Amino acid sequence: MAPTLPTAPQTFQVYDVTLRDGSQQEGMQLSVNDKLRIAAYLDEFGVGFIEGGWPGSNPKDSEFFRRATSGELELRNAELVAFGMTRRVGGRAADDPLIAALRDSGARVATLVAKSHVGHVANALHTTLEENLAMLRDSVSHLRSEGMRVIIDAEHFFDGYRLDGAYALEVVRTAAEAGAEAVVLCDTNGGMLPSWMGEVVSAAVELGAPIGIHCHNDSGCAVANTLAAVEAGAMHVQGCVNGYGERTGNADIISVVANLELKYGWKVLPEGNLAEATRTAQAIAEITNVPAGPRRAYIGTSAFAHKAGLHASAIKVDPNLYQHVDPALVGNDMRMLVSDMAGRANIQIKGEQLGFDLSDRTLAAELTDRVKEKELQGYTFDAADASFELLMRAQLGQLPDVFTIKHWTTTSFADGENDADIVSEAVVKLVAQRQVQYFVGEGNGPVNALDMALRRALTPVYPAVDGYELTDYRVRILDGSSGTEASVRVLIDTTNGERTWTTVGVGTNVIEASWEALCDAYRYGLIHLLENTVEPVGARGAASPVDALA
Ligand SMILES: CC(=O)SCCNC(=O)CCNC(=O)[C@H](O)C(C)(C)COP(=O)(O)OP(=O)(O)OC[C@H]1O[C@@H](n2cnc3c(N)ncnc32)[C@H](O)[C@@H]1OP(=O)(O)O
Ligand SMILES: CC(=O)C(=O)O
Repeated sequence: MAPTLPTAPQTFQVYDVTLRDGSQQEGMQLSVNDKLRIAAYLDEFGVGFIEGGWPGSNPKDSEFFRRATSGELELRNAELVAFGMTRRVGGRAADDPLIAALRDSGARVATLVAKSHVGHVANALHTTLEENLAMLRDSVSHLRSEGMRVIIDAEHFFDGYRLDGAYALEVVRTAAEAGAEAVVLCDTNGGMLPSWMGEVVSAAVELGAPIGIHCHNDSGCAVANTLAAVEAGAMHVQGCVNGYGERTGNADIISVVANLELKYGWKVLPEGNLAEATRTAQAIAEITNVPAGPRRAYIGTSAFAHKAGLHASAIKVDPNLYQHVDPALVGNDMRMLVSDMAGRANIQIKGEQLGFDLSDRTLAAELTDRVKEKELQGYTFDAADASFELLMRAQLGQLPDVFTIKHWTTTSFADGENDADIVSEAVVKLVAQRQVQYFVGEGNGPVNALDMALRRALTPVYPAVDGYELTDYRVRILDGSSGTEASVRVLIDTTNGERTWTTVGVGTNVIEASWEALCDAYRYGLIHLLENTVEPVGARGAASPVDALA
């Protein structure tokens, strides 16, 4: 039975708080340039409001508003919002320096955080309930009289409602009467549950005020709570890209809008923009330097990745059997993972994605068995696509002989008089394009020395190798209980500037495992270089320049 879907209100506001609450996240440090770039992405994505920060609270945020409103940020979809708080206890909004900073920020919209919890009024503001209402009324009226649109964030609204519901609602009424265009109920401590939202939000909606929602994720329910509030009548949603924010974060604004558009069937972004969700989230993660996380709903790299054999066999018939929406709707892709949980279908789909014909069931079954054997030894192919491709090519008899290692060795020794200066040397002998290459490399460790020697040996034959860069190197001990006898897995990320690939090696020591992953990294890069492809292609049996070398 299809669920009953809520009807969209006449006006609906999508309000992003990445630049303010998002930057309250531990470890998040944004420069003014970062903030300007993020704002441009948010605007392009199509949110209605971008809360830029708190002018007057620190020089960076003041500078952001100065630059954003003097031509450096051209917004096509969004309104820039300046965040602040109601005037200080006992003062006048007209004389309050932080209110003045909002007024002078150049933004046309101000959002003020106001207390709505009697305990916070008494213990954080140290004032009376009446004075808190007066602060709210005075601040909203003043900014309205200065021509600004005003939104109120009612801090700790849900906890406050539980303690003294009448007062919390009085805050909503006062804000709306003073001219706030939305009163946003904040689950500041993030402890609400979806089933608790409806009654509280409905009570505020019944006052006739336009109600918004701002949820933190401390109970793991921020997106669900946001949707529950929308179902109870909220017409304004707040959240951060990638769920950034104070402590465990805010509602993920992209999950919220994707749910509104794809599950409720509402239009809350400009037409077609939802398909930019993945690109937007990833671009912003690059700027913040705080990764989006592969398992983020809708936009994560794992959001539509399939590992289990049973899933893959059904997906071969119809991808929708194992996905809740078409990944293309949010600009994401379906990915097929190869591991010891794979069945023939995973391998066949993955092979097809890489441009190989694995329709032969026996061949696919043999390759599946080979993958499982290797995974038992410690290899992990879902994290190392490039090594999987090499394994598949070998199984298909399509692994070009770009180079053959004849001999390798590495030693480390103390250099000079200072025993602390340990230097590593490596020797690599290989045959590439029928030429014997014998080179020595030196490095700050044995793996680095091996990389140098291998690179030197390959460069005369394949000069492009010089442009390869190892960007990440991860070591994992596979059987910790065996101490130094344990086997080791190494994953290496390599880039040629255009694309990055990952290879894996396993051995009883880290040098052996690294060497295998290194050789795979160069081999994979060279095969694709010689095939002259950016994405892997080369159907079974197809003629390619590599065939000449095989
Ligand atoms: C729930 C949220 O996340 S809201 C966003 C919170 N963000 C931030 O706090 C980041 C930016 N904040 C700051 O840079 C500083 O806290 C400032 C500039 C705003 C204020 O700094 P200070 O003047 O040094 O005060 P401090 O931060 O110690 O204390 C806050 C003061 O504001 C008062 N206050 C708190 N909320 C409000 C409010 N809604 N309205 C009016 N006053 C308030 C407090 O009672 C306290 O008053 P006091 O100075 O008389 O003790
Ligand atoms: C205003 C805000 O960020 C909060 O109450 O969580």
